[in-house]
Amino acid sequence: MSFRISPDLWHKIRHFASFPQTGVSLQQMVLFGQNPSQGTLLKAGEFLLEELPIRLAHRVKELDELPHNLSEMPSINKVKDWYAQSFEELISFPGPPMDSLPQHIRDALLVQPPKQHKLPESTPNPSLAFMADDFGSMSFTPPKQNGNGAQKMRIPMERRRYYANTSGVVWPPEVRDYNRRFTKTLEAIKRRHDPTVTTVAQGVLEWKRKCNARNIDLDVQHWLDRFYLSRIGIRFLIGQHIALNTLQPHPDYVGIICTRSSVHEIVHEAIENARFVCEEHYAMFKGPPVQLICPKDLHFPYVPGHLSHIVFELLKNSLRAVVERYGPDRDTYPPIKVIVVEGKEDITIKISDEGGGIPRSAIPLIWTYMYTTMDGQNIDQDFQASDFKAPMAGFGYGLPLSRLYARYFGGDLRLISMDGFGTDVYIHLNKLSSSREPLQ
Ligand SMILES: Nc1ncnc2c1ncn2[C@@H]1O[C@H](COP(=O)(O)OP(=O)(O)OP(=O)(O)O)[C@@H](O)[C@H]1O
Repeated sequence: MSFRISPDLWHKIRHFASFPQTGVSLQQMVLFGQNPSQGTLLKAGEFLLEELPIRLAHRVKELDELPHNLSEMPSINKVKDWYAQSFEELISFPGPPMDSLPQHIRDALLVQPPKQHKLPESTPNPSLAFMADDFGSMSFTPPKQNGNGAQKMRIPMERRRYYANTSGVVWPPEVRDYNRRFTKTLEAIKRRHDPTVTTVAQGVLEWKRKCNARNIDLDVQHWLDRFYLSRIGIRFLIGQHIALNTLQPHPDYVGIICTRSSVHEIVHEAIENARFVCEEHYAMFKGPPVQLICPKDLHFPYVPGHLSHIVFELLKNSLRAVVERYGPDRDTYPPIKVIVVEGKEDITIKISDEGGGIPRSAIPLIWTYMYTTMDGQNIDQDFQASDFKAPMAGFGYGLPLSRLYARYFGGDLRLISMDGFGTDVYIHLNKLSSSREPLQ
């Protein structure tokens, strides 16, 4: 049965959407999730129970207020209902069973954190500067204000008290049980939202067909950027909590964050995967070669899944450009070069191909969703894949989504093309990991 947003639920959604979201940094998440106990997991859950409904409420409201009648598209409505349903499940999830816990457990949960356990301050995400420029012209999202016209204040992450005294505390089964139930709820929510990217893309296609539009307007483009960026953040928080609760401890991992992500390993694997997809797609025996120049001992804290997603998408683009320029029947191709360098602030990955580049007139389009030069762009009406399977190309989402992943933790993605020769793409990853999510 499909979910309906009742007037009462709308009222709650508007209330939660009037609060600003609280951005976290990678560094804070590492410290927050280190050596978890059932007590600290419970406190981490408390943060999510407060933060996630606010983030979801912002999105429901925005999906409802989209310009150009986009919010009337069936697929957009479907996504809005998913967000509202998850919002409702979270706000009706009961708080921890404090009354039934023994006094010493309540004390351990309510204790103030000692100085050394304070979270370090996060810094503004450098991407916000670009995005503020981009979003400056948007008119359909009113600033979040309360009745007096002032933005409601929330406590920044570093001043929150999500801490539990774990030394010598034996956590009772009620706490473990509570954590387990909350994790299950989060798993169900995460699964519900798996097809969001494709369903929103479907909604935009429905709208393009209805209006006979060739390209999407700038305001829709900016909304998609914000929406997908917010999705990355929500899934990061949920994925992190599930991992902390369900995975065996590993010395290099805090949840889904690898504190010693090996750039060489991640990029090498992405190269193998992209070449495999390319060879399958073009039915080739051997795809273009990819040279990797990267120090083997380069490690930094990151979410490996994010980095492999970015590199894989960019390599697919380069491989496709090279194969299409020279044809799939060649014995040799000019190699694609991947060079990784560590600087003071950034780790930069440059991917250079000789695939002929991109005409300058097309450069502004490549960052727009749904721009692709692949034929047969179509998302099936009944598309039910859990997320993007790995096609060679075709949705026009590779570049804009990869840039969002890079920006999420304070990095960036740039592309420079030499029309007639090839393309260089630079992935900048922020090594300092103190910048907070660029939430809008
Ligand atoms: N390295 C490159 N060389 C030449 N053209 C490129 C390169 N990278 C991207 N492009 C062009 O930009 C377009 C958009 O790329 P993008 O990665 O966003 O989408 P896509 O590859 O078409 O589809 P998908 O969503 O499956 O990634 C491509 O269709 C291609 O025309």
